[in-house]
Amino acid sequence: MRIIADDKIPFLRGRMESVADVSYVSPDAITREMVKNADALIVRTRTRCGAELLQGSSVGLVATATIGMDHIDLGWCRDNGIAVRNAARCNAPGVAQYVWSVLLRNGFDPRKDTLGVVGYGNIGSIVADWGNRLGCRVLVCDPPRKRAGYSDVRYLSLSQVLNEADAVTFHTPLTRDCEDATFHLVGRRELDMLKRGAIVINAARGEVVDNAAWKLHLKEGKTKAIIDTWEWEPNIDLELMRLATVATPHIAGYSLEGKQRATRMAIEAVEEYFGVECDKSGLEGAYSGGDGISMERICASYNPFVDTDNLRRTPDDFEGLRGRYDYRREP
Ligand SMILES: O=C(O)[C@H](O)[C@H](O)COP(=O)(O)O
Repeated sequence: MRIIADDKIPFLRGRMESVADVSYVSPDAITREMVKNADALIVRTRTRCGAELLQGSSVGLVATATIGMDHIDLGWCRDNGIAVRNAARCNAPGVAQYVWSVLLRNGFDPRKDTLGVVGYGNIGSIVADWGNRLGCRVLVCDPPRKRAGYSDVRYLSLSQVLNEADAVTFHTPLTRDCEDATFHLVGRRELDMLKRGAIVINAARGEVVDNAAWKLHLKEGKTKAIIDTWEWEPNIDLELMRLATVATPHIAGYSLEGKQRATRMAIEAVEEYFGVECDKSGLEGAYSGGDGISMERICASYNPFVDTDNLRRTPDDFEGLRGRYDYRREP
């Protein structure tokens, strides 16, 4: 078996070599020629997987060591018999740590203020759960779940959440051309619905918030922006970066445990698809928890201003900052 793996996926080397010939390759060097005779690809968000890369190849499995799958043309893969697996939930606690850490360090008081969570999937539900544990009033918006009849929480409309919340955090996947498409879900009209002084967090995908509209809105000084995911990464809008209160290089989910879970899930996808067994020893298992979460523990575990300073100092090194990131521990 031949596997091509992104060389920036940590904790992966040496674990599949007993069953496969594995090549670790920089994402920009993963080409059509290279994958032609491969059986599986293990990628991150930096490899676009669709016809351009995979047409005519022998790849049967694409495993992405990420939650997001917008870099994968799911329809094309399905139509061409290529199985796709992601690492659902892997870094959800890391993102919750990021969100709550930036909120608490920016004057948000969970005992008095209201948090809006848009997208109640793997990540949004954990962010909301930590909010409940901290005594916060949490408003949730997730139109697909509402339509599907879920009654686990009260689902509100986006405008209700934008109007009422003191902070709004987005945890939707990036989707286009479909019902509930999230591309530019938030533009000028939606930003104008926010309360004065509200905090807006985008740690989902850059394109969920229209960055040009966000920049114009921020210039009026009425709200605060916390931006981890950007349109046009890695070539981010430098003016928007300066206007943001917290600006980080798409590292919200970069916890040590989250990266280990992602690697474990990618290996499990290979094991299941090819009926083999690999070495998963020492890799973090599924997240089960929130017990003992407190404001003190969250604040002590992560300071987003360090990452903000680093990005402001070297914005052109967006990918380098991610590649060399010192993974933090979850609280
Ligand atoms: O989709 C995800 O899992 C996250 O956006 C993740 O943090 C991206 O990770 P990367 O592609 O840099 O490994």
